[in-house]
Amino acid sequence: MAEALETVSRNRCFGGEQRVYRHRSAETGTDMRFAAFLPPQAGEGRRVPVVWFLAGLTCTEENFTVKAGAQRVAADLGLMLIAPDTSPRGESVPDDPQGAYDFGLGAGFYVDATQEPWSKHYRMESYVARELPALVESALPADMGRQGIMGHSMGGHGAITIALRNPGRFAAVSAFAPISSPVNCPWGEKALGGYLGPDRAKWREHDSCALIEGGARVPDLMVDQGTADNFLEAQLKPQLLEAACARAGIPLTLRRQEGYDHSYFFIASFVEDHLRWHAERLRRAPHP
Ligand SMILES: N[C@@H](CCC(=O)N[C@@H](CSC=O)C(=O)NCC(=O)O)C(=O)O
Repeated sequence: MAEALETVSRNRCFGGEQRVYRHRSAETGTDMRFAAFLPPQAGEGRRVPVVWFLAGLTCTEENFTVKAGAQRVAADLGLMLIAPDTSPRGESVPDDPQGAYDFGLGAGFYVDATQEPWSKHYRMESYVARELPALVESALPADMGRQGIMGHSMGGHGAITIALRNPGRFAAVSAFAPISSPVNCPWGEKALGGYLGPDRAKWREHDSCALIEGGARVPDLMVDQGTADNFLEAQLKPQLLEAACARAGIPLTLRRQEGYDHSYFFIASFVEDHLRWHAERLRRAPHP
């Protein structure tokens, strides 16, 4: 499968390498790009733990890679970082009819669409949770027995729901300002309604709080949320996740960070804490 990957760029970085790859995706039916940071510990027969970063609305594989400043700590901790794109792209891929930023291109919401015209290409759950991991495992020195997942905003929703929907796969899960309950906010209602149709029961299969209420579990969870985030009250609602975790007995470390907004300056400020949280749990995870 490695030959399916085309290298877009390779840059030496903190003793490791920041790479960007392009490949043909069977799930989305498009070319997809993803970023991979390989720490210096990787290679020559040595596989390293992997941390996935799922980005938010309007992002590509580039935002986290160039703005979060995660590579220095990942190199220190020996973590591979994989950052996928947030939607299929290309001339054949439909977009929001009004060109809005919260649906369509850059807004795949990490679900497999069931509704026309989205269902042909918008298959981001299968892409991120199945196709891309298989490709990463075959082409890169990744230890798939030790995986963590984190994300921001729409990508925080993606990270938590994909972990909840794949029990046992991720030893560590964390998020920056996640959309805690898409069935209870305008971004989520628009996206899940568009991609999955009007049956709200289908939306709940991709809602962190509803999944937890239904019995899905992660070992524990870390969330950072800025108090000056302009999306906090209308879209993110961390209190819903807090209540769901409390009811389910899931240990949640929710840190309300005074004065921080929704930007990558916020992510860059706390990404080291998240990577250390992941590294500690991945160290304890069983080797394959
Ligand atoms: N452009 C929009 C706001 C879009 C935005 O803030 N996107 C965030 C993620 S929001 C939730 O998923 C983001 O990460 N943007 C990219 C970046 O590099 O900051 C608007 O105009 O309001």
